[in-house]
Amino acid sequence: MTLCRISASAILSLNRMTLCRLFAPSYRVRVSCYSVGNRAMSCSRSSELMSVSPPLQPQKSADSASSSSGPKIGGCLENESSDDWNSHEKWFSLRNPQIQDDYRAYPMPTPGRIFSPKRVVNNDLHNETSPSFRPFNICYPEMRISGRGTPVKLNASLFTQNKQKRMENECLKNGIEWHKLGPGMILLKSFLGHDNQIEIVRICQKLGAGPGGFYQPGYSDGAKLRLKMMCLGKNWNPQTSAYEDTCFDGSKPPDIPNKFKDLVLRAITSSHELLKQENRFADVKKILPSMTPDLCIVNFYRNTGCLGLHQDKDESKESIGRGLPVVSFSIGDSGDFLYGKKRDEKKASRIKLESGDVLIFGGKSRDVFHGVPCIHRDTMPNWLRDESRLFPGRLNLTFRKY
Ligand SMILES: O=C(O)CCC(=O)C(=O)O
Ligand SMILES: [Fe+2]
Repeated sequence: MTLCRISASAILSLNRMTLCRLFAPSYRVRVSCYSVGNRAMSCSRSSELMSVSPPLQPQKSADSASSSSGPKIGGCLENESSDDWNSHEKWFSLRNPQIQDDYRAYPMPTPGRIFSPKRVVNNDLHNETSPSFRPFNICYPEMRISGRGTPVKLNASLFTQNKQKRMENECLKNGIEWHKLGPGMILLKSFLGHDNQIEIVRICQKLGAGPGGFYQPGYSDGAKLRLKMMCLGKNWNPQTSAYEDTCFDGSKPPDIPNKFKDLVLRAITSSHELLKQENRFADVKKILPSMTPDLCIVNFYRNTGCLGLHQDKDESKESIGRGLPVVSFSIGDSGDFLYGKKRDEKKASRIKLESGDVLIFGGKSRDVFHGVPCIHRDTMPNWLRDESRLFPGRLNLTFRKY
C-alpha cells in the first residue's frame, strides 16, 4: 500500500540505494519499480532529423506521461531496471562487508541528474548537502570485486598481466592502422594509447561529477536520450538544438583541457600525413581542413545506450561551410557506428569503434548522417577496466569548432 501511494516521479527522484534502504532488508534486492515508458526509441541530436523506431522490447509503462503515445521525436526513455544493472551488480557483488561499506559511501551510477526543462539557476545541485545532488560518476571506486566475488585490488601482478595488452596497444599506435571511410572521413584505429585513454577517463570522471557534469539530456517533450552527456567549452541544449554559454544546471561549461586539444591536433596532423602518403600531390587540408576545437560533447553510453542517425549541424554556418571536422574519441566498450548519405539505417555503412579509436569527419563528409545503434558488452580492454575503473559502457568525446 505504501508503495502504491508513492508517485512515479517521487520514486524517480530517489536514488537506487535510497530505494534499496527503504524497501529492502538486503542491498542485493533489485529495485525496478521506477522504470518508465517504452524503451529503445531511436534518438537524435537534431530535432529535424528524428525518427521513432519500434521499441526493442515492449514494456508496461509505469508513468502515463511517458506511455505509448510517447515522444513523437526521437529519444530513448531509460529503463533503470534494464539488465545493465546485472553486469553492474556482478562487478559489485555485495557479499564482502568491506565492499558494502565502500558501496554505500560511494555515489551510485544512478540515473544521475535528470534534465528538467525548468532551468536551475543557482548552484544548489552542486551543494552536496542538497538532496537533489546526485553526481554521475563514470568509474567504480578504488576497491571493487570481480564477477566471482573475489576482492580485487590493482596490484603488481595485475599490472604485469596488463602490460602485454598495453604493449600491443602501443605497437598499433606506432604503425597507425587507418581506414578512409569517405572524402574527409578517416578512422584511426587504436590512435589513443594506454596512457591517453586512462587520462581521458580520469579527466572526464572528475569533470563529469562536478558542475555542468554528466546528466541525462532530454527533449522538450520529455523524451530522454539513452546516454549521459556533458559539454565542454559550450553547452549543447537538446531542447533548442543550440549552443549556449550556460549548462543545464546554470553553471559555466568546463573548458576543454589542453591535453584533449593536443590530441585532436595530433589526430588531424596524422590524418594529413596519411593522406599525403596516399597521394603526395593531394591538397590534404582541402580534403580535411584543420580545426582547433572550442566545444566538446562527451557522451557516456551504458550497455543499452544508443544514439539515432543524425547530422551534426548545430555548429556555426561558417564552421560547417568550411567543412571543419568533427573529431571523435572512443574509449571503453566497443560500439557500432552507422554512417551514410541519408538518414536510412538500412542503407548506412556500419563499422565498429573500439577503445582508442579516433574517427574524423570533415570536408565533404562533414554532413554525414551517423549514429550509434548499439554498444558491445564486455569488450573494454581488461587493462582499461582494471586501471581506470570505467563502468561498463562507452565513453565518446566529439570535438568541434563552433
Ligand atoms: O558516440 C559516437 O560515436 C557519436 C556521438 C555523436 O554523434 C554526437 O555526439 O553527436
Ligand atoms: Fe553526432
